Amino acid sequence: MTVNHTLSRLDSLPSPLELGQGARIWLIERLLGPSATALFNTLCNELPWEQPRVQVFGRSHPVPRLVCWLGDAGVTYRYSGLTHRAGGWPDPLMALRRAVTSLTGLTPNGALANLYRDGDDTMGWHRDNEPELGSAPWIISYNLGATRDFCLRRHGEHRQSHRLPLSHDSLLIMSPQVQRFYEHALPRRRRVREPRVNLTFRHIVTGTMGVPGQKPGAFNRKTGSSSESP
Ligand SMILES: O=C(O)CCC(=O)C(=O)O
Ligand SMILES: [Fe+2]
Repeated sequence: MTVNHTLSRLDSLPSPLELGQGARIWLIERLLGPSATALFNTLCNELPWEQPRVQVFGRSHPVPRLVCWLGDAGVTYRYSGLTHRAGGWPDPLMALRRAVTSLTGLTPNGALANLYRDGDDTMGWHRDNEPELGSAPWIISYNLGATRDFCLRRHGEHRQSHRLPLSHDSLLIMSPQVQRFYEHALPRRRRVREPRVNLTFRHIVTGTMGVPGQKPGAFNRKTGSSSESP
């Protein structure tokens, strides 16, 4: 995936949400059409989902969602103290990956899949800005299943600034400046009873990355903050 600050193909998309200082978010709805439902069922049922455990203040907790690392064969990703190696893109994801590339001009080499079993599953405030993602990481996030609120706040502030309900078959594209100036989270929504799958397409520059939002050896908000009780 190219890590330029501008991407020529994005010019043909509807206008982005302008967050300032080059931070832009594009939201595209109904990306795949009817085939999205079959993809959702396949991913829920067939991906090798795991629930890693993380250490929070010396105690081990399961992360509040299921996860799976996917990507080009050999691209590795580090979470829960273990290195996970992608074994190649599963066939059911090929059409989606092609759609991402033709829409954006980016060719991701990895994707983190998250399965939120219901509204109790969450992801805490974090930025996807690991060194392994390069200096200007584009993050492309695809959503299936239940609609969930994707929340943003300025880095360093507590107050939420934006709430984007992400519906089934929607694609969210974040410019690199979003990771620089904003944090994002997927908060608990107790009324949501249905599952949701999210795939964040990424480009791993060095071949290995840590848990997004986690500096090596540091407390990880994404998997263990108080905003995300395990
Ligand atoms: O589930 C979502 O919409 C967000 C996922 C996310 O932020 C991540 O995987 O880094
Ligand atoms: Fe993220």
